[in-house]
Amino acid sequence: MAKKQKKKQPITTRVQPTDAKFKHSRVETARLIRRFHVLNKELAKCRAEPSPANTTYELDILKEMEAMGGLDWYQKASQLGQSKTRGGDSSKWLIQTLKSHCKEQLDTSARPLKVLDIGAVAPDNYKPYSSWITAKPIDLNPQHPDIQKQDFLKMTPPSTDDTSFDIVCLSLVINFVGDPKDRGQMLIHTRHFLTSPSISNRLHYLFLVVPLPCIDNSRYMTHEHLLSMMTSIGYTKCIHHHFSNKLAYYLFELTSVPSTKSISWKKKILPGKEGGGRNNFAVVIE
Ligand SMILES: C[S@@+](CC[C@H](N)C(=O)[O-])C[C@H]1O[C@@H](n2cnc3c(N)ncnc32)[C@H](O)[C@@H]1O
Repeated sequence: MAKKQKKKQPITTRVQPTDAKFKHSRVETARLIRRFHVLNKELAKCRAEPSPANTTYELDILKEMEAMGGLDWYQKASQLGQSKTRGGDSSKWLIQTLKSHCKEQLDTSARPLKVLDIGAVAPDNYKPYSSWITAKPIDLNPQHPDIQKQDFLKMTPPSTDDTSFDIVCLSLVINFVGDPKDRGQMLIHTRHFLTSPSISNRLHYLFLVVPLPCIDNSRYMTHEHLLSMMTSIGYTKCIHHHFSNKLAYYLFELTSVPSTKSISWKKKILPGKEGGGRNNFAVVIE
């Protein structure tokens, strides 16, 4: 059941009508993006536990999202966040890491590398590297005709090695997904889009980016916890990771594809993370 405290004041009363239009101010955009994330999580909670109260709450949430401009607004705001003047998109870190940490593997792998860019708000993140990378951008709500409309959670995995990918990118996507179980499913599902780890002339990488507070200020997640969870589903090797001021970047390698039937990662407060002032970012596998 969603928190009662949030129901005391209807969410819609906290929105100013002027917020409906897209704003280019960095502070305002960041504030609205954070608010959109909160609403998205609340929406997932309501949908996970249907009840008359949650149905009413869900309508309030949807109204507020609509007043902000909906997913379409959110996408445009994310695109703005990716613009070069604001630091660019996370693909740059991936490219640098491939060049610095995977030179040997790159030398022996089939070209071009196939990249599945999940939750792509721009179609051309990998265009500068088109001589050695081909990317397939997908998104729930594409902002460009070259981005395929697709819910990754419902996406059918490739049936042949030729159509499988070398790298799956989840950059700032799992934190957007409201339900911790869906986040876990998303990570597990990525494995089916890579070739078998035994194929030596292909890469088997997952590029994961989340906001830094998801790792360093959550009750339910730490760097070590993430590594253990990833290891349990077959991503046993963290090739490289990096924490910038705002983001946590990870490049994982899939080394086996264990069955997840008996794997269980519940939402439970981690030792030393009991205090207040932390966020509730969690990934659940069960
Ligand atoms: C913050 S944007 C990420 C933008 C970009 N990847 C980046 O690194 O800046 C999150 C995107 O994930 C997309 N998304 C969330 N769940 C998804 C799903 N199940 N399948 C495909 N895209 C999804 C949303 O539509 C949204 O455009």
